Amino acid sequence: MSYTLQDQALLKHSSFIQGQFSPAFAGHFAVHNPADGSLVALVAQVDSSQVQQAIHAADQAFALWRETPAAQRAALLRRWQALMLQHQQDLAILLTLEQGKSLQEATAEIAYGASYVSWFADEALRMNGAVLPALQSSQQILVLKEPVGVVSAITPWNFPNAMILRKAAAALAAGCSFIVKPSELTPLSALALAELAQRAGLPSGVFQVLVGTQAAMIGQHLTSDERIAKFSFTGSTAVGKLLLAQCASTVKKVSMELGGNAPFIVFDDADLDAAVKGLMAAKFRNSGQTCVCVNRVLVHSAVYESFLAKLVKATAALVLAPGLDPNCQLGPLINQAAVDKVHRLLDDALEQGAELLLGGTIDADLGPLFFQPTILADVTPDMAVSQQEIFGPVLALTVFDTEQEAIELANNSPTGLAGYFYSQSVARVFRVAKALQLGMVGVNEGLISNAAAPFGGVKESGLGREGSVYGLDDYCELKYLCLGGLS
Ligand SMILES: NC(=O)c1ccc[n+]([C@@H]2O[C@H](COP(=O)([O-])OP(=O)(O)OC[C@H]3O[C@@H](n4cnc5c(N)ncnc54)[C@H](O)[C@@H]3O)[C@@H](O)[C@H]2O)c1
Ligand SMILES: O=C[C@H](O)CS(=O)(=O)O
Repeated sequence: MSYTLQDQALLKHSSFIQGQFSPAFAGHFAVHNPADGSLVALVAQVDSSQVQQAIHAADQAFALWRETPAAQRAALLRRWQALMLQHQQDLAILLTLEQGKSLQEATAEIAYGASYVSWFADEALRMNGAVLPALQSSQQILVLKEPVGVVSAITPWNFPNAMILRKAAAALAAGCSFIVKPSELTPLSALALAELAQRAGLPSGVFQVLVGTQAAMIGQHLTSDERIAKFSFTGSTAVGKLLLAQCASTVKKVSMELGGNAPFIVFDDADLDAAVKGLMAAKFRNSGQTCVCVNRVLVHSAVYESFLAKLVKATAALVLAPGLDPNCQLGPLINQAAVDKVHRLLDDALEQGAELLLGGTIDADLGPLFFQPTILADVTPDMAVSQQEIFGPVLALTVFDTEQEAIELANNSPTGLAGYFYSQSVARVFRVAKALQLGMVGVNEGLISNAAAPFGGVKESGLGREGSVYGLDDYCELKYLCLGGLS
């Protein structure tokens, strides 16, 4: 499938530093299309001196950006958002080319990312402090809400637009300057956002993008430089723990959006058609490569056979195709390592007694990264497929008999990001929702991510929340003023 960008200037090939796209002399790295392995772009590697230049520029920019009136910050954010929607098709094509998801999902991601910019443009106008009653008549308490400072961020490949904007929008709205290192697998979406930021008139140094394969080198700067006040990470729990430790030396404020292991519980009083519809959405979005994708499907024994029949029929109907194919519902996985991981998890489960009901390997006619939609039955909690994030189009089914058993199975994970359950009993809805150790719970709903909701997890799924009325606070500090001598 071919493509043509309407605005070729959105395809950038080097880091965006201090208002300029700056190729260093540190070589290049390749961006490949997961659908066919073809070369999409060669991108200049950022070097250490450029990272330092970006941090200096962000530090300088913060001093001015923090004093920019909130209404002006909001207006610039809205101009940026408008350009994203004006160029939505080109941004979606670039995203599909480097990440592989269907053009329909990529187009939706552009709108999703832009919705955070719109949301936080509004929140900028409500960055309110407080006047509080003092305990002494001679005093008055004032609380100022101030931007935390220079923010650095590192983001993943699975949502190369929205995971950046979910952070940058809040940071810029609060008056912070922002430096991001996107995944080396998907730099083009971030660089296109930088181009549009420049066109929107965001001042030099307020939004910067560092691209390169030397993630550890870049990350060391972004987690340990004392000019950076806050570090915000989205990615795997393993890398998150490493970077969290690196932030300790300068006691940075941190946000961590990490891995998940989402349970999906079908109770005996569930609407089975709704449950199948919700599971298809919560499992197969981005070919299963989202942090909130269902990892463990727990089905009550009384409804298992009828639910399974509906689920097999719906799963078998999914169209596996390259992302630019208009019929695509499932695209390729990001790379061979992702395919190998899914194979390892399947092999382990089958060796331990699981039953393969559908799929189970790649569609060689399409290419080595096209993993078939797969259903495993008779999965147990001690199989690796129950314990690790699958990050692929595999449904792992386990049967349960009681509500308490379902809750214990669902909570049997060191992570706690998202989970889902279907029941038509109000009493059960509140019992189970309160018992689940998760940051986000879909109740009779499979699609729960939006800018109005506080996105984040508990346990080893992270720290802090992104989006919603709570999201700005992660980029602010409270300053307490005590006014004395007033009596
Ligand atoms: N909770 C959320 O909101 C959320 C959202 C999307 C993805 N994720 C998680 O992200 C993971 C998939 O994304 P991924 O494969 O890109 O994750 P990853 O942790 O491998 O990489 C994430 C980012 O960290 C960088 N990185 C890796 N090692 C580093 C190091 N030593 N120093 C500095 N940076 C380093 C990578 O270059 C990339 O930019 C999954 O676990 C998924 O659950 C979570
Ligand atoms: O991969 C995790 C992202 O947060 C996906 S989404 O926010 O649910 O779209």
